Parts: sequence; C-alpha cells; structure tokens
Amino acid sequence: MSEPILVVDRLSGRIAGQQVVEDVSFEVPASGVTALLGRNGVGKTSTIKSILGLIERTGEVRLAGTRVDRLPTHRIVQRGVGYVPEDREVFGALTVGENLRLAERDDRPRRELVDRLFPDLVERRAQRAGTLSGGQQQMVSLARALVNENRLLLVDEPTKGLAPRIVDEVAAALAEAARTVPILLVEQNLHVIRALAERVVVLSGGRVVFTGAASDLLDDEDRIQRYLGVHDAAEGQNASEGESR
Ligand SMILES: Nc1ncnc2c1ncn2[C@@H]1O[C@H](COP(=O)(O)OP(=O)(O)OP(=O)(O)O)[C@@H](O)[C@H]1O
Repeated sequence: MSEPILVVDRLSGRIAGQQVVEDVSFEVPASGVTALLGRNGVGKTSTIKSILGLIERTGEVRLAGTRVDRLPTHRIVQRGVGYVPEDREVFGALTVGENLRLAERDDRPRRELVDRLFPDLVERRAQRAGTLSGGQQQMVSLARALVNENRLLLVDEPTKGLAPRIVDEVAAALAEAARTVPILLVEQNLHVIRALAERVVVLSGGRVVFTGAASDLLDDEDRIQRYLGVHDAAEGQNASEGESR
C-alpha cells in the first residue's frame, strides 16, 4: 500500500486551557474517504482544527511524510490541505461565481471539475450565495475547496441539517470528489458513511477508541451502539440521534 497522505501521532489539542483532543493517533490513506466518527462533543471538529493548527496542539502531524505540526495554518493550507468547515460559510452578499473566484489559490483553478460535480451551481453563477438553499450553500462550500488542487480535504459534517434528497446529492458529489483527492470526513449520517467511507476512526472523550475498515464497524450492531450511540444501523439513520448537543 502507498504511503498514507496524513499521519497523526499522539496529537493533543486544547481550547481555552481545556484538553479536547487527547493523544490521538491515526492515518489517512492516500485515496478514498476515511470517516472520523463519534458521538457529539467527542472532539472530531477539534481534531481537524488541531491538524490545521487552528487550536493549540502538541504531537506530530505528517502530510505526505513531511512534518507540518510546527507550521502555521496558512503554510499547512498552502501545502495542499483543503478545509470545508461545519457551518458551510459562504459570502452571502457575493454571487456563486464570486465566491468561487475568491477561493482560487493559483492560476490553474479546476473549474471544469467543479462545474461537473455541481451542475446546479453553473446555472446559479450570478445568484447571490445568501439566497441559496442550505444544500446549495454546502455545494458552494465544497466547490470552494475542490476548485484548488489539494492533497487532502478535511470535510466537517457536510450533510448536517440537509433534507434527505440533498444529502444524497452532497454524498454523490463527495464520492466523485474522492476520486480526485483523499478525504477525511466527519459525518453523523450512517447511510452516508456506508456509501462513502472505506476506513473509520472513532473518537470518544477526545481519544481514538476504534480504527479499521468501515465494514468492521458498520456490520457490527454492538460497535455501532457502543461507539456512535444508535441501536440500529438502518439506512439514513443519524448517528447523533438521542444524543444531546
Ligand atoms: N470554542 C470552544 N470553547 C470551549 N470549549 C469548546 C470549544 N469548541 C469545542 N469545545 C469543547 O470541546 C469538546 C469537543 O468539541 P468538538 O466540537 O471538537 O466535538 P465534535 O465531536 O466535533 O462535536 P459535534 O459532533 O457536536 O460537532 C466539547 O466538549 C466542546 O464543548
């Protein structure tokens, strides 16, 4: 197997003096989707922010074999790490086209790929992003990351709060995107995890409690219940159900 694109080794992260990521170690293979899972509040977003240097962290992070844990965030991003944060931030007063152009990092934007993945956005180029539906805004947010050639994408809960049909559209776009770039995906929807992820990393209380093939988790009701807090692996069920935020 080829070298992992990302190696996280004994990573810890703190927010306002509180340890929210504790001694986390895992690898992200150089292709496909790796899902970062766990109940609400276990530290998934904080793990991604620690990788990016957005919060105070210790431990090692290697991107394609090179340590990046001492680098400031902008240098990690420049090395080809794309981030799609949880709240699908778009510039609401700007058009879809303007949002995309602002995201372009160099003179080789992958506009054809983005147009192919998100045909809906092609028709809406001149529409103000603030007037789009939640699903369309999520697509703008993903498109802003995909327009650049990245080595790794970190995507945080892209289907959260979306209608089932839109969830399927976003999942299909992610599956297509994963053919061009490896993705570390935080996701609560078991249906989406099943459809996309080859590998899973499960956190609990800021620590890794399970890593392995996605099927080793998803075919095991007991593990699903224990790690994600749901009784049934039925399609479309949300892994956060029953948990308080
Ligand atoms: N800005 C912050 N200030 C203080 N505590 C924070 C902050 N952000 C996160 N935390 C705490 O850090 C812990 C981990 O939060 P994090 O958002 O990383 O979890 P998560 O697994 O991504 O959760 P969710 O599924 O709800 O998005 C939680 O206890 C949370 O309350």
